[in-house]
Amino acid sequence: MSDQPEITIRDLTVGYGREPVLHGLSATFPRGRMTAVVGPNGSGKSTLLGVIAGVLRPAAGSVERATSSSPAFVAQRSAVSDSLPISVRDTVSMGRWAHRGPWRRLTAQDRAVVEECMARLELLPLAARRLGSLSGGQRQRALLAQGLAQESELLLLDEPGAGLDAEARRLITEALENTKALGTTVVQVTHDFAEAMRADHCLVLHDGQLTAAGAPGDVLTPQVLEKVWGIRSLP
Ligand SMILES: Nc1ncnc2c1ncn2[C@@H]1O[C@H](COP(=O)(O)OP(=O)(O)OP(=O)(O)O)[C@@H](O)[C@H]1O
Repeated sequence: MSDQPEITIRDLTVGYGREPVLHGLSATFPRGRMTAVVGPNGSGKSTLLGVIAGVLRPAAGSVERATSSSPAFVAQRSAVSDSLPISVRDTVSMGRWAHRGPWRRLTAQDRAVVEECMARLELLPLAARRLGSLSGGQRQRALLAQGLAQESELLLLDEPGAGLDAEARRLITEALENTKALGTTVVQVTHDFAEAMRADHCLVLHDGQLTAAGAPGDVLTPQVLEKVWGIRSLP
């Protein structure tokens, strides 16, 4: 495991109103590795991801990054409206704006990255379809391809496999493994324990606090499962 953290969080407190959702949370995310963030509904996982992505401001504490590129953030719900007449290829191409700016023409290299990311998620047959006409799972793959196309040093994903069939989940797992192999730090929020067990590092959130952190096999112990989820063993 790389000793160097890509992200270091210190004493983070975040809330939406007066009540904090995360309370004095400190954690590190190893560089070039996959970290799974797990915890029950409402434990603060998406909030933590939003702070790392820079879309939420902490009330107190700090988030430090080792690298400077803006993170690629694949949120649970996309900001792209269904009514926009935007194709799957356009959606994935938007991932290159981080490099090119929205109004500059894509280079041949940009277009090659877009095609490659669509191919990895088996989106080429859907490339010309309107994003708004896709099924939930197809749309989720398109948004993930957009995140991959950004080629950021940090990829943040909020439940990328939620609601997807086994084949789509396999494609996503493979795509994330490939991305990690290229040196990207991947952080994914998940409710899928099998996915969490495949990660290099695991953070368990409970009621806005960090209950455990470390190798998944070391943190998803019967004691932690019982305390956090009220279950005795992994489902
Ligand atoms: N925009 C918001 N405004 C007010 N409260 C919010 C907002 N978003 C989340 N919360 C609250 O913050 C708490 C943590 O929510 P968060 O979405 O971070 O949890 P989560 O662990 O990602 O949950 P889930 O597994 O259900 O996605 C919850 O109590 C939630 O109601």
